[in-house]
Parts: sequence; C-alpha cells; structure tokens
Amino acid sequence: MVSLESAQATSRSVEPISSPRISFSVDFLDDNDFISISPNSENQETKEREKSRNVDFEFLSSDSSITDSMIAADELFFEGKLLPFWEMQNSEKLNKITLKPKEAKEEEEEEEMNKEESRVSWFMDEDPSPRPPKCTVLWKELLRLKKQRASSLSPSSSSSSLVDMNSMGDGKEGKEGFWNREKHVKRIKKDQIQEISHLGKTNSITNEFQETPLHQEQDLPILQKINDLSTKIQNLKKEHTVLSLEVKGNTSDPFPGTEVSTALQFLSTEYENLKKKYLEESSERKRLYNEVIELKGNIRVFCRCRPLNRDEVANGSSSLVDIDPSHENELQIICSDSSRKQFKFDHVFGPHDNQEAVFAQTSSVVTSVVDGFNVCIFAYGQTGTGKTFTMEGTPENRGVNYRTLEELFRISKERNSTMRYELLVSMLEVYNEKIRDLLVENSDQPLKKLEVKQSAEGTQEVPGLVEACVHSTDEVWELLRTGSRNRSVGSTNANELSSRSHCLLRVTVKGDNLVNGQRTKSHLWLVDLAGSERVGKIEIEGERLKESQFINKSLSALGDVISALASKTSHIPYRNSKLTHLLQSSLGGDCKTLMFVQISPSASDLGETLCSLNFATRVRGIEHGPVRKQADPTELFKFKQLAEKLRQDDQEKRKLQDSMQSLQLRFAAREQLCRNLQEKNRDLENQLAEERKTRLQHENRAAAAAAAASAKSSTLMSLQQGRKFITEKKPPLGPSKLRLPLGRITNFLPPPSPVPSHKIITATSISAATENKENNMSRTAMATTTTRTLMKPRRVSIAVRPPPKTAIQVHQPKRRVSIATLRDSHLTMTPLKSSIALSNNGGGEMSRQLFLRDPQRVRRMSRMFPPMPEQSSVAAGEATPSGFRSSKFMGSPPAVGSWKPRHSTVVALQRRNLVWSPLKLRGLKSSNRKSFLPS
Ligand SMILES: Nc1ncnc2c1ncn2[C@@H]1O[C@H](COP(=O)(O)OP(=O)(O)OP(=O)(O)O)[C@@H](O)[C@H]1O
Repeated sequence: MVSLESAQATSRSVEPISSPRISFSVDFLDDNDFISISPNSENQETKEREKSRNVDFEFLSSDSSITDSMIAADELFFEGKLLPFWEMQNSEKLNKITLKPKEAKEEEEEEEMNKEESRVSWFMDEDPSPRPPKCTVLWKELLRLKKQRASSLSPSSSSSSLVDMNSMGDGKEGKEGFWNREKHVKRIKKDQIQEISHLGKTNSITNEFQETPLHQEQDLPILQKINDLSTKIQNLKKEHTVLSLEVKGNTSDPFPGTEVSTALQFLSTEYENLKKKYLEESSERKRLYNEVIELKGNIRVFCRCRPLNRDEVANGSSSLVDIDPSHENELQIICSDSSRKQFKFDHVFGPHDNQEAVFAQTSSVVTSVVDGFNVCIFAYGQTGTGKTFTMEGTPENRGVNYRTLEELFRISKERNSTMRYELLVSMLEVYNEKIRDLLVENSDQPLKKLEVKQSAEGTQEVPGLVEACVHSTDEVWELLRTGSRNRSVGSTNANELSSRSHCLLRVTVKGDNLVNGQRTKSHLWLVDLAGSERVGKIEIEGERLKESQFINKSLSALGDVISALASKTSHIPYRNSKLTHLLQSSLGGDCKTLMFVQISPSASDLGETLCSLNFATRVRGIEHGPVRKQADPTELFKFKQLAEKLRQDDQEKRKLQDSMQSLQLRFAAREQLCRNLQEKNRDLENQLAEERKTRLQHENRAAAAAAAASAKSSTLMSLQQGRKFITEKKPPLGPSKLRLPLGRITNFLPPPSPVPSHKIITATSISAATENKENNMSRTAMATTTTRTLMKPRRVSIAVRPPPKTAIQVHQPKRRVSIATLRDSHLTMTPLKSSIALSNNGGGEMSRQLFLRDPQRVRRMSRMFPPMPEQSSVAAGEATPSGFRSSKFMGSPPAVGSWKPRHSTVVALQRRNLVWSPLKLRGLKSSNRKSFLPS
C-alpha cells in the first residue's frame, strides 16, 4: 500500500513558495520502508501557513523506529530531491515535522532559476543534483500513482484525467480542477492508509509497481520536452554561475590588475617581515660574534716560533723553545741555566704550523672588519724571526696580508645580497720616521712628503696617500708585490734581507647596507714591523745604525703606547712616533688588535726571544674597552659637532651661573655695606646734632658776656673795624699746585690758610658777639632750624676703622674717606670744611661764609655732587646737593630689621668693620685703584 500523497505532492511541489498549497514529502529510507507525510487538515494547514508560514505535517511510518531517524534528519527531501526553499524543524511531537520557509538570501534571479529547475527536475532521473538512490524508484512510483489515479477515476474520464495530470506539470491546470482533484486524492489517500495499516506490508509498493503495466509511451512527448527543458536549464544554470562569478569578481575588483596588486601587497608584506627578521638576525649575529671576540679578548697575542734555519742546523744549534701540545697555548723557554720560563698566549704556533693554520686563527678578527670594526694586526719580533714571512709570505706560502684580502672578498661575495662592500688598499712604510708611499710607481720623481693629519671626523689620515680600489685577489697580489718591491730593505748579519722599516698595509672597507641603508667605514692595518733587536747585537754602523736607532725609537714608542693602554692612563702617547700616530685609531680603545710575536728557537737568540716574549706578555695584559662599531664618519662627525656644541653650551651656562652667583654675592655684600654706612651716618648725625647744641649754648653764653661789656664803645668800635677787615679781606688761596685733587680731598688735611687760625677764631667770636644783638631773635629761630637740619643726613668726613686683628690679617692702608649724605639745601660746606669747622668748634659759621664766597669751590663741589635730576634747575651757587643721594643708595634694601642676610659670605661681611664711601668708589672706578672692598 502506498500513500497517494506523493502524487499530490508532485503536483504541488512545482511552486513551493509562490503557491499557497503545501508540499508533501515522501522519503524512502530503504527499499521496503517509507514515510508518508500529510497535512493535519486543510484548514489548519492554511491557518498555520498564514500565521507563521510554518507548516506542520504528521507522518506515518510502517516502522516506528524510522520516526527517530526522520526527526534527526537535517534536510528535507521531496521525493528524493532536496527541498531548496524549506527548512525542516523537528517539533516536540514525534510524529510531527515543521516545514519552515528558508530565508531567501540568494538573488532573485537565482531563485527564479531554481524554481524553474525544480518545476522540471522533480520528474527527471537525469537531474545531476544529488539525490537519494531511491529517485528512480520514486519516479516509477509516481508513474504508477498516476496510472492508479487514472484507473480509480471513472473510465470515461481516465484519459482526460491523465491529460490533466500531465498538464499539471506544466502548471497550466485551472484552479477549480486542481482542488477537486485534490479532494479526490485525499479520499484515495485515506483508503490507502487504511490499506497500509491493514496489510502492514511495506514492500507492496514494489509489488504493485511490478504488477501494474506501464504505459510509458504516453508520457514520452512530455518527458522529451522536460528533458530538453532540463538540459536547457542546466546549460543556463551553468552560464548563470559563470556570469555571476564574473559579476562578483567585477564588483569587488573594478580594475583588472587587482589580483596582481593583491599579490604584490602580499609579497611586500612578506618582504617587510623578512627584512625585519633579517635585520634582527643580522644584528644578533654581529652582537654574538663580538661577544665571542670580546670574550677571547679585544687584544690578542699569538706567538709564532720559526723553525731552525739551515745555518743554525749546520751550527748544531738546538731549539730552546718547548711547546707541549698537552699545555694548550703555552710555551716554555729553556734558559742557559736549564731553568724554564713559561709564557702563555692566546695561541702558540710551533715551527711546524703552516700559513693556513695561522690564518685559520686570524680570520675571526678579519670578519670584524667587514662588520665595521677597526682592526690592527701586527707582527713584532727580532730580525729574521719570520715577521715578513707571516705577514707577506711567499708565492708558495702566502701570508696574512693576502689571505686577509682573499677572506674579505669571500665575505663580501657571500653577503652581496644584503651588503655592498668597497675595498681600498694603501701601502706605506715608516722609514727613519718618514712616511713613504709604497704604491707610487715612478720612483724617479721626488717623493711626496706625507704627514699624518687628523681628519674632521677625528680619524688619522695621510693626505696624498694612494688608495687603490681592488676587486680581485689578483689585483691585491699585484699591489702587494709592488709595495714589497719598493720597501726599504737592507742586509744585516741577522737577516740577509732585513726590513729596515715598518711596513703598513691599510685596507679600508666601506660597507653599504642595502636593506637599511646604514653605512660603515672601517680600517684594517696589517703591519710588518722592523726588527726589534738591540743595536749592539747585530754589529752595524753608518746608515744601518741610524736606521736601527729610528726603528728602536719607534718600537719603544709603541711599547709606551701599549704600557699606557695597559695602565689605563688618561694620556696615551700616540704622537711620539709616526708609527703609533698612524695606528692611533686602530690601536687600543675601541678597536681589535692582534699581535704576532715572532721568536727564534735558536740558543743564540735567547736574550732577544725573552725580550720579545716579555713585551708580548705586557701587550696581552691590556684590557680594552668594549669595541665600537665604526659608523660612517660624516654622520659621526655631525654627531660629534652636535656633542661639542652641547658641551660648549653647557660650559657657557655654567659660566653664566657662576658669574650670576658671584654678582649676587657682591650685590648682597654691597647692600650690607650700604646698610652699615647708613647706620653710621645716623650715629654721626646724632653726634653732630649734639655738638651743635652744645656750641649754640656756648655762643649764647658768650653773647651774654659780650653784652655786659658793651659799655665800652671804643673797644666796640675797634672790634667792629677788626671784623670788617677780616670779613672783607678774603684769605688768598694757596698755589694751585698745592691744592690736592678732588679725589684726595678727604684723605689729607688742607694746606694751611694764610690767616692764622687763632685770628679767625677770635674774629669769629667777636663778630658773633657784635651780631648777637641784631640777630638775637633770628638766632633763636636758626638754632631750631639748625637742630632740625642736623637731624637730616648730610655729607661728613669719616675715618676708616681698621678691621680687628685676626689670625690672617689683611693689610689695608689706613685712609680717610668722605661720605655724601643727605643734607639741607642751605648747608654748603664741603666735607673738609665741615670737618674743620666741627673740629674748630665755633668757627663753622665763618667757614661757611668763606666757602660761600669762593665760587670756584662751589663749582668744584657741584661737579663732585651733581644735583639730583629734579634739582637740575638750581643755580650753580646753590648747586651743592641739598639731598645728595648716590645711585648706589637708590636701591638700598628696607630697614635693617626687615632684611636679614642668609648667605654665609654676606653674614661674614656684615661682621667686618668697614666703612664705604660712594665718593671713593667713584674715584676708584675712574682711576682703577685697588678697591678696599671685598670683591
Ligand atoms: N715559519 C716559518 N717557516 C719557514 N720559514 C720561515 C718561517 N719564518 C721565517 N722563515 C724564514 O726565515 C727567514 C727570515 O724571515 P723574515 O724575513 O720573514 O724575517 P723578519 O722577521 O721579517 O726579518 P726582518 O725583521 O729582518 O725583516 C725567511 O727566509 C723566511 O722564509
């Protein structure tokens, strides 16, 4: 028995979304079992659909276990075809499944196409889309159902019904007919379900299917049509897929080169990452390499002992050098008394060690040059010990020089992807303290005088020195041969072809980092020193002796430099010889040094051997600082200039700060002095006022006495005549030569007046007596005015009190100084006169008169005491400053109580018993006389 719903489903499934009807699903699980899904009821189904567009189906199964499988299924197949627009959801009821329309995410065109496809492909076995294997069976079942339905209908209508069914596939059926047929199908379905449940046989489908004869020939035209359409749709679909892909590509990448640019972007990111990693790795390698070198020591000493030469063997000499392979890097010298002296170096090469072995240990230092460090390799030792052999070698046994350059070429080739190197070679010799360029070909021309100069970058350069750019080892070898040919050699009894000069090969390595643009410039010095033997030993004279003296001098300078480096003294005597001066930037400090100490095994050379080994031991004791990479000198120079400027600015700032501090101190000291002087002025003024008072009293008393004696008129007349004589006759001034300069006025007494002082006193007292009556009233008034005036500051003369004697006594000349003080406008006496008047106690009035009558003095005083700006209009006669105030007083601090010095120097100054005069200061300023003020 089979559910007829499949047929109904077939008819409905043509429009799964647009049709209001619900599709039905039949899925075959295996050959015998099937599931039938049917709507609950038509009304309910419609309601459900309208409500949430979800449709519930109950399904029946011949096997209850199938229910679970169905519920667990993720996809819903409609007669073996995946329903594209419906989602299946398991409901809580086991026998119920909810079909939910999928959210249309695809484009409308695609939907339409799928619809079209679905309309047709349900009927197609050839449909390429995946479908369960039961499709063929399903298709047969569909045909059978059609036939069954046709037969179940009236025989008259069977043919038309079949036609209708066929036309349903085209979607051309009328609505009325459709619903009638549906009702009919439902009825049949009911019967069939009953039948199924009654028979309980699942394989009935197949049986019935087999029993029923198929009239496929009736369906062939439709099938053909469908087939054609399906093929068309497939083609269209394919085209559509291709086109949609193209459209998608076009919308996201409007330009044709997008793929290329994306690839480029990816590659550039990759490149940046790799570059970053490379730089990190490269710097790490350099750091580690340097660490290794530093651990080994930035100054390293290798000892090389040559084999006994033919003569020595012939003489039957035995080797004094014992190199025990079990004691690495050690050698022992067997002395004449059979004692052994042990020496330890960074490496010891015995007589059997060849040039390769030597260079194998040297190459690590050479690598440092390419990394941008300055390196110096030199061979030191007695004549004939193999210095030249080690450094230059022979064509068969090439030495360090050639091998070094070979290694440099090798490394530069190895790194050519990231670095570009340029190698420049110079060769020179220091012969008798003169520098000679060994690469100058034409030796007939007079040699240029070469000197060592310090470049702006701080490195030592030899202007005019030939620098040959080398690109291959052949070129290098050629250059080395040229240099060696030009070298000064001579024959000594120690060596047939002895080097009489220091030969220096300079290799400049310029590095250009292609990745980060960093530039380096480093020097490698390869030095074959002249023999270090003592002069007496090699029995030389004349030119050879002179050469040897120069050689020894420069070698001893080298020794001094090494000693200074070893003892870390602040001054390294590089300039004591041309050799050390040349090597300055590559010897000690921030560079790497390798020394070969060459020794002879012969017993006859024992002394020299010990000397050389001791020297080498000293060199080995030097502790260099950490090496510094040599950056491009121009940049280095810029940084140096900046650093220099900064240093100068700092110095300037410090100077200014110092001077400001000292000025502050001086200012504070002066302020304190001013305050002291003000105090003293006040004291003096008080004193003066007291004295004036006393004088007035005396005068009054004298006036009273004179009044008593007024009876005698004759006496009075004579007295009046005498007074007239004195007042009218002005005492003559002394010769101008005798007059002291203004600056000294207050320091010395004035020249004696031609009028005797006692006469003046007498006359003054007499005149006072005669005038007493007339001016009695005015005098009283004047007394009060004078008292008031005396209370005001005025100009007085004071003496400098010597400071109290202390342990450290500073000698200061005792002197008088004059002080300008505030004074009343009517007080026109000079300080000197004032002091005289004061000292004469009573003659002041007369002196004042005298002073007033002397216009010269008045002018002089006016010059000494220029009027205050506000008083500039005052007449010359009244020009004596009424309230003289030096500008030094203008800025005086407030009263003593309000200001307390804090600085220790100022406090100390306060205690000093000094009196200061602004007048003196003015004089000092102009005449540059030594000030007694503390500076
Ligand atoms: N390790 C060695 N193996 C073989 N031969 C050597 C070795 N060292 C030196 N000789 C030979 O010893 C001789 C003297 O060597 P060389 O001229 O290099 O000495 P030198 O120290 O440079 O002398 P000078 O200071 O006088 O120039 C040469 O003939 C050289 O070939």
